[in-house]
Amino acid sequence: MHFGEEGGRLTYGSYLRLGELLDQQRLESDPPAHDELLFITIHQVYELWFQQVLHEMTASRDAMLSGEVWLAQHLLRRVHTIERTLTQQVDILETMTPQDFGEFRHRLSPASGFQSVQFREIEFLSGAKDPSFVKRFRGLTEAEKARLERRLSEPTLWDAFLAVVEKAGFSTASEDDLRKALQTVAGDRGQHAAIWELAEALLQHDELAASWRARHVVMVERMIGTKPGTGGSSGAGYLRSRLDLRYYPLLWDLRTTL
Ligand code: HEM
Ligand SMILES: N[C@@H](CC(=O)c1ccccc1NC=O)C(=O)O
Repeated sequence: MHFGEEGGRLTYGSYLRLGELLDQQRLESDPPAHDELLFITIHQVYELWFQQVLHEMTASRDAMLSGEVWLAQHLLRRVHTIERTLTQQVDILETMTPQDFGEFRHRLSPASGFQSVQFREIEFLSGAKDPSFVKRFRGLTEAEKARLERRLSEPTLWDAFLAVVEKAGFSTASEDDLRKALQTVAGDRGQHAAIWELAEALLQHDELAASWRARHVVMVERMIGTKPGTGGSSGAGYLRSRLDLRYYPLLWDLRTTL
């Protein structure tokens, strides 16, 4: 008997369901275009990481709502490391040339990353709730619609952060009160270390999300120039309009006064 093969017990392949997983990369191109496997693989890897990011963000939000501030920022730091990888791995896709992308791009319409439900869930849970996306989505399944509606209805990371600030004795009743609270926290990190660290972890998440958007649009310009997108947008022009999105404007404004 060899190591790890005692009959019927868990194996690496059965535990990770590799039989199913590695059979889910189905090409649209026929004859098969060499680079389409890379295109599918990177998107499926993104969606697995998006699932992980949602798992950590949801737990971080819940930790804040239950006053577990250390755990909340600990989980956000894990999100930061995943987000850095998400930006870094665009390099892998850029080993594909526009000519080779063009071998199968025409088979993709109207599919687009614009339809990434988990990407929108991350935006909503971060604090950028935008019900218009749910209406604008074509081809949403009922389950996907339910996921987005749930994210629109549940507390965001920002809502949970405000609960932490309030629990520490600050008023968050108005934007002005909140700005004052953030000034006090920033002005005395000794006294308010935990809240400062949490605010910094939220800002870092915001910055890394902005970094991904910037990396994505430059890659898009390299791949399709100014062509319109398969999702029906103007393409890079639309993506550039999303670069200014910020989840936590008050945390960015605070920098102006420090
Ligand atoms: C050849 C590579 C890629 C090209 C040319 C490309 C192009 C585009 C374009 C033109 C859009 C705007 C919507 C549309 O009209 O389609 C878009 C949106 C988007 N793409 Fe990509 N993309 C590429 C790779 C990726 C990858 C690998 C991901 C990873 C998940 C991704 C995620 C997204 C997301 C989330 C959006 C929506 C962004 C927003 O609405 O703010 N894209 N992409
Ligand atoms: N929107 C891209 C096509 C594309 O990249 C794509 C197509 C299907 C599924 C995901 C995609 N990724 C991002 O949009 C384009 O216009 O070339």
